[in-house]
Amino acid sequence: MTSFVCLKDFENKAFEVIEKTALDYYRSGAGDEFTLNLNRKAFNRIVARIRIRPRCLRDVSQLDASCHLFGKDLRWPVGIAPTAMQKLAHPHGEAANAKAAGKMGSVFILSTLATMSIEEVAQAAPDTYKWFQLYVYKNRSITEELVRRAEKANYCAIVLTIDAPIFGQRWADIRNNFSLPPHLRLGNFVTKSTQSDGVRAEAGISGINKYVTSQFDDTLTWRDVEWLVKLTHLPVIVKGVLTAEDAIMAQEFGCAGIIVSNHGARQLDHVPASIEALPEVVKAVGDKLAVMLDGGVRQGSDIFKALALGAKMVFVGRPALWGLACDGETGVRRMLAVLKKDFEDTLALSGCQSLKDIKRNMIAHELEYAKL
Ligand SMILES: Cc1cc2nc3c(=O)[nH]c(=O)nc-3n(C[C@H](O)[C@H](O)[C@H](O)COP(=O)(O)O)c2cc1C
Ligand SMILES: CCCCCCC(=O)C(=O)O
Repeated sequence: MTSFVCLKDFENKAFEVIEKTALDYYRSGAGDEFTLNLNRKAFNRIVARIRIRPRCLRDVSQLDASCHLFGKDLRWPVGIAPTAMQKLAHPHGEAANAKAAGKMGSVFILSTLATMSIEEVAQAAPDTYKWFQLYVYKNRSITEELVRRAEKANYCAIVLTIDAPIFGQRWADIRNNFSLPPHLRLGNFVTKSTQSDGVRAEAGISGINKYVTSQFDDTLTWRDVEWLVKLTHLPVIVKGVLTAEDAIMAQEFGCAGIIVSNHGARQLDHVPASIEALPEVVKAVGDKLAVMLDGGVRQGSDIFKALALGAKMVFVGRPALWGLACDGETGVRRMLAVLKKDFEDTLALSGCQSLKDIKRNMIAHELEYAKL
């Protein structure tokens, strides 16, 4: 792993070591995976059409990649997105991922559907800056209890996922009859009626789809966001916004932040790549609340371009699973270190000493060069 130089190296190794059904669950997107491909291509085909305009002779000997968000200083603007069931990648699961994030100065977002509990992860990684991702259960007392447990265990924000009223059609999971293996449990519910036994497959419906359909509340509206904002003293961040209209709703209903995301292309296929949707969201609310992004971020120039387009921070989902599969906590740490070095090199070589130097005029569309 010490020879790995880019995130693709971690992905390639992970593809060799993760068992097929779990790999398909992690890897796949919804439908014919149009948006899954677009998430990456958008950085290469669309955003890569945006060139970085480097500045020279700007003394980059003392680089500072730190950022300030929700009252907290972070070493760099990259966090780990919530992904369910991390013990499928490595027996140390979410604890290893959270510890690695802490050591690399990244935020760690714990999924409601983790294979370890809110408290276990907090105990394993007490010094990591942690947020909790929330799915809303039909049974609101379960939802409220999750929020209270996250508050009590020192998670610093609630990330409400709003792009998942129902489960996206992931063909690979249906074909594989994807289920949580019997030795694993949904960590937050081991003693509750919401037993992880619900994550067992039936013919034609993956186990997780069956679980979600029976437990998650598909009646959610912005009124429920209002309910959550009132329920908790923590900042509420909505994850899954792809339009200016929803960004404005998030601001009006009291959210502290937005993650522009298409859920790693796992929900509605044929939506835009998150990087394509970012400019309209920033234009609508970028001066009023923290706009962040996930989806397809794989290298330093991706982070740089997202920040130049107005994101305050970005998150990686699958790369952390690949790092975890390669070598647990060490693998995730190494993956983050490779990404951080790549981002710092991008800063230095573009003449930026700190994030405040990444202004909109540091990028230009290729057409501007074509005019010359
Ligand atoms: C295997 C897997 C599980 C996920 N589980 C969750 C989840 O539990 N909650 C959630 O809000 N998003 C979940 N996501 C979406 C991620 O938080 C994130 O939006 C996405 O992975 C970012 O794209 P990337 O994987 O290209 O970095 C999941 C994504 C993957 C790949
Ligand atoms: C309604 C969607 C729930 C999906 C649960 C886990 C997840 O977010 C993912 O697999 O993606």
